[in-house]
Amino acid sequence: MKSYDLIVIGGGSGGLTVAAGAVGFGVKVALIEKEPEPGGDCLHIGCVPSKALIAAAKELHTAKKAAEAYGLELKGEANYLEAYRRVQAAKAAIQPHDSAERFRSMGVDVFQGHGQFRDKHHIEIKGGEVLYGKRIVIATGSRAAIPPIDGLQDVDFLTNESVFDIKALPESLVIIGAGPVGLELAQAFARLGSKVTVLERGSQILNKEDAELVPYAQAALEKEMSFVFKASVKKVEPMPDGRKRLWIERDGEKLQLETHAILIAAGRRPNTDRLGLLTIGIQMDGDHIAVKKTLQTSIPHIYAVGDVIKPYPFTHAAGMEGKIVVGNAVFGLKRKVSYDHVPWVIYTDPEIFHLGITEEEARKHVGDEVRIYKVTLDHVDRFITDRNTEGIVKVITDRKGRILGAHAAGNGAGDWMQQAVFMKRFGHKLPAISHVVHPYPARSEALLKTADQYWRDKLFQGGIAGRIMKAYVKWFR
Ligand SMILES: Cc1cc2nc3c(=O)[nH]c(=O)nc-3n(C[C@H](O)[C@H](O)[C@H](O)COP(=O)(O)OP(=O)(O)OC[C@H]3O[C@@H](n4cnc5c(N)ncnc54)[C@H](O)[C@@H]3O)c2cc1C
Ligand SMILES: NC(=O)c1ccc[n+]([C@@H]2O[C@H](COP(=O)([O-])OP(=O)(O)OC[C@H]3O[C@@H](n4cnc5c(N)ncnc54)[C@H](O)[C@@H]3O)[C@@H](O)[C@H]2O)c1
Repeated sequence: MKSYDLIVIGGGSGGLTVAAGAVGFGVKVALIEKEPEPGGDCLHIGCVPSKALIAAAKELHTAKKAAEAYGLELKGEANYLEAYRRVQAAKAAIQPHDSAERFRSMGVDVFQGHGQFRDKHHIEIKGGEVLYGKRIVIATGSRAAIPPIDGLQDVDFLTNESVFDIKALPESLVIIGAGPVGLELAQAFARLGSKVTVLERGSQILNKEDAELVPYAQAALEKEMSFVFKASVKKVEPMPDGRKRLWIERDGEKLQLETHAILIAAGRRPNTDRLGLLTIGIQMDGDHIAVKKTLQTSIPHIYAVGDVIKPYPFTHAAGMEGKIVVGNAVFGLKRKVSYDHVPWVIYTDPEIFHLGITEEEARKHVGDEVRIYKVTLDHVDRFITDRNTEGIVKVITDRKGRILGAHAAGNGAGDWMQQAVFMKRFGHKLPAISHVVHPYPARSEALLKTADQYWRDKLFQGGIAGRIMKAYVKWFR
């Protein structure tokens, strides 16, 4: 039987970070991946294909808007196959970085097959060998949660696993779920030419975002698709012409929708059910694996990272957790995970950037000490010249200017708001950004303007600093 210092189950964002980090320090590592190639959801059926499809759709949308504005005529229908090819090309270009071949060349033993615990130190690869691991990392990710809707299993429906493989644009598309997966793909398909309807059981989109941002996103998205909120999908049925009929209830009202395709984007379910976790008696947190801050499970030599644990189901969070596990499992450190400085971005147009706590959360936890600085993008020159002024930046600080949260809705917000992450991570207060020269007219000036507001409040709103300053100027002149 082969024996390893570290076995990683799952070769996605979290597992690959652990394997690459650990082998680099001379540890004997085995990586078990059930799919033919590592890369995980992000590369094959998540971030990469969705961002490529969004980019294709954005080009088309921009071309149509430009044609309208400049009096040009655009003829014909967009060829969906081009978008499909673009998605496949993006995946193929990134795949070598995550390939089994590359990891083997680093010194990792890569096994293809479904890994499952036989006991606390032994992993059986289905239909193959059993490996011994002194330490083990579970990084098996998640899959689409399928809501229990009557008749759903009798129609073809799409999930993120199948949607990037379709080669023809659905004429109409119903998406169940208005979370990041649902909204990003809704906008992409709408821009490519589908008639999109989003069904959401809650009463709004983006329920984790700061309430002040939501109307900006909602207004923009409503121009491109329809929404049904408080929707409870009761039944789905195939129609003779290949379409599907959905029966929906909304506040006691009954609706019917007919559609060419249905995409389920109703949340994720961690891949923890076929791992033999009951056999080894690991502690669970619902369907997720319970971990301590050191990312150790209730069995100290077994760690878990990524979507199998609860708080942050994002690629960059899985990567951060993976690095912590390398330190703890390879060097015996006790580094603790913290999500205080982990941002996320939803790649709709406008993009939604999220860091730290929202205003609602800040008022609850910090009370009267909270200060809010916000700028709408119609006050930022670059957005004016771009004719793209819909959006807002909002920074939440304590009384001393320490950043508690930073949020934005706006074109490209995921990039130009990143400076807020640096500031928060290294304890810089909001006014510090005023000491950094921003090129004119960069979009990043949006954040700079919130700091200008901080200074205006401090110096000109009658505070002690303002009074001292005015007294000094009076004396000096
Ligand atoms: C449509 C979509 C778009 C997304 N876009 C973004 C985005 O833009 N930015 C972002 O940060 N996040 C995004 N995410 C989320 C991101 O994909 C996940 O958070 C991330 O992939 C989680 O990493 P992971 O390592 O936990 O799991 P994964 O990357 O999914 O890796 C898990 C791996 O384990 C393998 N596996 C499972 N069970 C076993 C087993 N028993 N034995 C062996 N192998 C096994 C799987 O095949 C898979 O390769 C998106 C998700 C979706 C669905
Ligand atoms: N840009 C990004 O970083 C990005 C993009 C996509 C996904 N992701 C990650 O993937 C995770 C999962 O995203 P998601 O959008 O699938 O899940 P989600 O849990 O964030 O949203 C699911 C939505 O579906 C709704 N819903 C659930 N069941 C329903 C039903 N039966 N009928 C109608 N509505 C229903 C929920 O109320 C919720 O609004 C996210 O939390 C995120 O971490 C990230």
